Amino acid sequence: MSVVKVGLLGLGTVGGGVVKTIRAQQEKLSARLGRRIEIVKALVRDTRKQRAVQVEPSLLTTRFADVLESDVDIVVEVMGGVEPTYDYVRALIQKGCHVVTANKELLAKRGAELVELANRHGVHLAYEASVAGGIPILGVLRQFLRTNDIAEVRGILNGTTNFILSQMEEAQLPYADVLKRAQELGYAEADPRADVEGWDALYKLYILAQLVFGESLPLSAIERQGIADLSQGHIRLAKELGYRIKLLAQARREDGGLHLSVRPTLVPLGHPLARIRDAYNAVQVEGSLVGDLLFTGKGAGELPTASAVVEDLAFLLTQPFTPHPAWRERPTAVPSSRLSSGLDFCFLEGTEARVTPEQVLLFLERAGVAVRRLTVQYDPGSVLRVGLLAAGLREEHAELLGRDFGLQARLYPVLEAADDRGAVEGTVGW
Ligand SMILES: NC(=O)C1=CN([C@@H]2O[C@H](COP(=O)(O)OP(=O)(O)OC[C@H]3O[C@@H](n4cnc5c(N)ncnc54)[C@H](OP(=O)(O)O)[C@@H]3O)[C@@H](O)[C@H]2O)C=CC1
Ligand SMILES: N[C@@H](CC=O)C(=O)O
Repeated sequence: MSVVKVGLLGLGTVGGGVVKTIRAQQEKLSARLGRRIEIVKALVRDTRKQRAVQVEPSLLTTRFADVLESDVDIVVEVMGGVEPTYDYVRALIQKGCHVVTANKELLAKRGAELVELANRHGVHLAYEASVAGGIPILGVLRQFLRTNDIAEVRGILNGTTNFILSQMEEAQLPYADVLKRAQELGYAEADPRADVEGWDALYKLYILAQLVFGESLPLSAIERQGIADLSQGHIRLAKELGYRIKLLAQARREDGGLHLSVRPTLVPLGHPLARIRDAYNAVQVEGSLVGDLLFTGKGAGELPTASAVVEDLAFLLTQPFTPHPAWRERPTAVPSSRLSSGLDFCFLEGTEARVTPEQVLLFLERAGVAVRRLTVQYDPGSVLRVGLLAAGLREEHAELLGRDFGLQARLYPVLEAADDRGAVEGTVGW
């Protein structure tokens, strides 16, 4: 049986998973491809490092030239980052090598050039693992939703932050402890700020927009807010009002323009996205013909991600090359009123608050803000926390509330109104 020579750039969490998967599924893969997959080189930073997967020491190298010169048919790029990765991938494509990558940052920052280069050299550039880990969403969008018009795609695209938010709520664990656990489990990026500050979800949303709309916004035009400021207080108060906070990525085509955002968003407890727990991801698409679709599965971790990488690898070995549609960018966003319910959640917190609920309500009423619901947590002598849902809230209101009443204020969008009783309630104990 002939052999497909595969090179790896990176042998960390995902690279290790790819090696394990190819070994475990070799028979099945060979039967499907009529060829054996053989890993011939793996680029790493440190060849002496203890690894989760054992490989022949002679396979490991710290020199990219060893991979380039080893006559590989396909390279799996799972080292991450943009530099020097972009230069390596470029050189491989120019040599006629197919590339499978899980690197969303690379794609979001240099994808347009790589797609164009791969087209020019007639090689596959496959990246199923770059969005939503093990969920085969890109293949579905590319192959099975081409006739539908899609105006909006939204989802939970980062496993680390979803794991953090779930564990903070369910196990009442502090943010820092859960983040550490996400790193131990291999969910987090090498620099976890990419996860918690919303960058990782933003890169994935950019890629999704390219597939769904045939264009995206420049990264700098995508609204982004991370989860690092969220506390158990936020989570508890949102829940009392009937919501769960999720880091939600949303892309909408509206009036010929695009709007993309990644923000912690209040999702009604009964909404399917509110039920996506731990490192699971979800992508929701509304097709003009098929209606509402929800895809869910593990969005991070060794084997779910390796599954997407190896499926890509096997797929491209059985498919003739077809050019990839060019990636385009539209320079500016159109403001969208339809991405949220028009309600916002305002979270107020302070140790020395100089205010009563009536004063807050009066202030907001005078400012033309319609408060729909309000909840308060206050043990005398400790921190005062207020959560309110209102229509017409703006950042400036939050700032004034903070300044005038000694409360720190933050605003978050609300996806849809939850079982809203329209009443101001829960002012007990203040
Ligand atoms: N972890 C996950 O759940 C998912 C990750 N991804 C993406 O997959 C990619 C890999 O992630 P992951 O496996 O978690 O990352 P790891 O940090 O676990 O692994 C990175 C690997 O790349 C090697 N490497 C990094 N930089 C260099 C360099 N400059 N030269 C040579 N080797 C280098 C490292 O070598 P050494 O081992 O010697 O340090 C390591 O083996 C990233 O793009 C990530 O965003 C995508 C989906 C899910
Ligand atoms: N750090 C990422 C890994 C997968 O893309 C995440 O947590 O989702």
